[in-house]
Amino acid sequence: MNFDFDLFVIGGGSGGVRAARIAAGQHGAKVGLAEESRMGGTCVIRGCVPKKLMIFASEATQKAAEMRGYGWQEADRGAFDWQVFHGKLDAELNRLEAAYTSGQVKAGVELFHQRAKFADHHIVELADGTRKTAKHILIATGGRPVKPDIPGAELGLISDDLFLLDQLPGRALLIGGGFIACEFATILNGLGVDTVLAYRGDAVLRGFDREARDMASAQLRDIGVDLRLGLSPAGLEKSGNRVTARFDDGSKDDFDAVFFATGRAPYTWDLGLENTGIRLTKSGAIEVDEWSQTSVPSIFAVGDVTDRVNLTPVAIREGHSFVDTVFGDNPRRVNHDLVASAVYLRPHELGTIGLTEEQAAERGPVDVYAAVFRPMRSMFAGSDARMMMKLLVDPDSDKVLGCHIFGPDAGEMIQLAAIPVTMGATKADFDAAMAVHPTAAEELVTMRSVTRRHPAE
Ligand SMILES: Cc1cc2nc3c(=O)[nH]c(=O)nc-3n(C[C@H](O)[C@H](O)[C@H](O)COP(=O)(O)OP(=O)(O)OC[C@H]3O[C@@H](n4cnc5c(N)ncnc54)[C@H](O)[C@@H]3O)c2cc1C
Ligand SMILES: NC(=O)c1ccc[n+]([C@@H]2O[C@H](COP(=O)([O-])OP(=O)(O)OC[C@H]3O[C@@H](n4cnc5c(N)ncnc54)[C@H](O)[C@@H]3O)[C@@H](O)[C@H]2O)c1
Repeated sequence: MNFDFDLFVIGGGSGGVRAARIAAGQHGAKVGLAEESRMGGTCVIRGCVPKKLMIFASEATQKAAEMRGYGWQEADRGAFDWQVFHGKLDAELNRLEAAYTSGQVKAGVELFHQRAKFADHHIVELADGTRKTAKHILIATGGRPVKPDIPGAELGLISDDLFLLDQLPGRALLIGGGFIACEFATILNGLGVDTVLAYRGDAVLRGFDREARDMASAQLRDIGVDLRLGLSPAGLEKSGNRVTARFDDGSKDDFDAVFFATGRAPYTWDLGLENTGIRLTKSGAIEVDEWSQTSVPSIFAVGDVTDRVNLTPVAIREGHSFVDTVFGDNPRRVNHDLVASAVYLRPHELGTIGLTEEQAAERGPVDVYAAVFRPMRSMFAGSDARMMMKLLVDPDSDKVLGCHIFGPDAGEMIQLAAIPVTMGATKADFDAAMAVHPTAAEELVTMRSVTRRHPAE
């Protein structure tokens, strides 16, 4: 059978654009790609990129305070102008969107700026009714924020909305305790918004190392976020221009904006999946094997829609590996076991790879090398902010099983630590590296004695 395309990609986000560009540009495949919104997807348009720029924008208060501590008597954060920032942000996102589009065109990908869905396992139907046939189809449709099922949920905003606000709210509530809630609370607080974060657990960032979670929770409070733990929303009501939130402890409070950061779901609805026989997992994600192949052999899926590890570099790696395997005669699988990540908080970020102390202790035995200290830079300025470095080491093999850093630029540090940890480095390998002095990161190679040991269970 002759097909219009060797590969048709549904979704122009992190995973889709990488797969399309490499398949067409490097492996010579005939590729089509449909994107219903803006090229670049979540990360570029409404995720990592605008979020990180807003994190940078939100640093002024802490930077000014730090500099006052260094003798800059008049150091002042000044007044933040959302309109100025927003104009620049829009221009930057337009630039990136254009760059992603031209990258595809240069590689020879045919773009369709419309929604696509399955007509069958070799045919996609575009929103204008055109049908395209393809030997292989890649689902790279990402995820969508989900709101909890509470009365008045329609009054709440989602993460996409932060980047579209005409003006900043005076007072905001964030609901949730994951990546997005913590990063958005840090941003809004830093930009001068009176920020409340309500989370049902006893510390934010469930799933991360407990000590780091406690430090992140304490830091949110220290910077002025009103962190209310053990609290869930029961409902939202409109009151004039504001929104009243009712909580499960009977309390209520008024806000100019309420954001739900209560997780994301794989974007699989209205995709015509019923015309294909593709199987979904219990969580509604596209079920794939280690080659990102679905239960239908001609259809593959990568990125958040498969709900494996929902991060941009993972989606990119999955997309690249898929096309190398299918079109490049170079079979490649993605190892999802060791994935470094960072939560961009201020003043200290959380960078992490490998097992948490709790996971390592459960496996046992494990030696914990941990240092909690006030870094030179902020301590001199009079700040009490504490930093943490932690290595979890298997006492039998000496292998480093996990590394957790809570400190300034921990995202940058964990990227570098991820190299030896991924290579299977031992504690002795870390110790053999000469320290770079004076840095905060040197602690990673100078922790000589075991802080505590968790025995075998
Ligand atoms: C606020 C926020 C901050 C984040 N920060 C980080 C971070 O700092 N670091 C990090 O690694 N990750 C971060 N992430 C996660 C990261 O954005 C995602 O893991 C990544 O974008 C997933 O890529 P993807 O290709 O699977 O999907 P997406 O990037 O979501 O792309 C899917 C694309 O498909 C399109 N689409 C969907 N259905 C159709 C259809 N039927 N037809 C045509 N087009 C369709 C969508 O419009 C979208 O453009 C963040 C996410 C959010 C929400
Ligand atoms: N720095 C980064 O790499 C980064 C940043 C942002 C997002 N992301 C990615 O995006 C994903 C989505 O982020 P997220 O923060 O929305 O999801 P998340 O799964 O990290 O956190 C969701 C939070 O909402 C809480 N929650 C769920 N239902 C609730 C309810 N009914 N009431 C109250 N709380 C409820 C959960 O307990 C959890 O704390 C992340 O898992 C991550 O993969 C990554």
